[in-house]
Amino acid sequence: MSDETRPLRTAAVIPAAGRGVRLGPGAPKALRALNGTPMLVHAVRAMAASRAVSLVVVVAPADGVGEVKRLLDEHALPTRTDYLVVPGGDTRQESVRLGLDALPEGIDIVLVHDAARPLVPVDTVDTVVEAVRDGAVAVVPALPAADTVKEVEPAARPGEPEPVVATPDRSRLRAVQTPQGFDRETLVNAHATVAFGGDGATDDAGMVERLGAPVVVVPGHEEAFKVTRPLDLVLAEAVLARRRANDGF
Ligand SMILES: Nc1ccn([C@@H]2O[C@H](COP(=O)(O)OP(=O)(O)OP(=O)(O)O)[C@@H](O)[C@H]2O)c(=O)n1
Ligand SMILES: C[C@](O)(CO)[C@H](O)COP(=O)(O)O
Repeated sequence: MSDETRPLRTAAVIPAAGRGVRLGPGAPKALRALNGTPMLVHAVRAMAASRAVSLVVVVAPADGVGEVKRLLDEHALPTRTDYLVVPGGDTRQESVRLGLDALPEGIDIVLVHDAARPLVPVDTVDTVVEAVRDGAVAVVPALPAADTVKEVEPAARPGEPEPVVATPDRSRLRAVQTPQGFDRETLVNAHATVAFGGDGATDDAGMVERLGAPVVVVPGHEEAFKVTRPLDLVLAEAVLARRRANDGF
């Protein structure tokens, strides 16, 4: 098959090497259980649930590669998907780059998905993939901002009142989720040239924006929230309980 007629192949990179400091003491966040199953396994299943995804690259804590491989072997995962586990770095950016380095030839579209967003529905994953297949080079799922957002002058010392600088027009704000989807070459180029965090990019799409490439937003989903603080674990367990009830278990 010539390169022009070959169907586009999609891989998902799952950065899962964070410690989960904001969640409090315990195992690395991705390995903590939700309804008895590690958060990472939920996230891997969420990516592999999409028929478009043929490879999942898990970026594990550097000292936890063996444990993550064992977890993936122990849990039932779709067999049409291949899995790779690679060690992560000290920052999310470094972990994503290490995941990108592990991608084989022949992958055209890359999803980057936080292990910390274990419950994203497959329809959201497919919407992102479709938008990239339709020609967008960078796609982010997002929701309208639920709260009014203030820009402040950060306090010099913790606890001090912070002067408000501006109130952005909420109707133009979106709260960004993952999986974010990319043309592979564009994302690899962004990771090779843009400093994450240093100039304000806190997500992969932000790095692509700094290249000057267009980024588009598609509808996200409220169940794609990030497990960051202890209350998020309560919400995640509640979502899973609702799914079990709806599935008749
Ligand atoms: N060095 C790092 C840091 C983060 N991540 C991953 O990036 C995702 C989003 O990060 P976040 O939710 O902030 O996770 P943590 O960095 O673990 O959280 P915290 O800041 O509370 O420690 C998570 O899946 C996390 O595992 C990673 O792969 N490598
Ligand atoms: C990538 C992300 O999930 C998009 O909302 C977010 O930027 C990750 O931020 P964190 O501070 O590393 O949790």
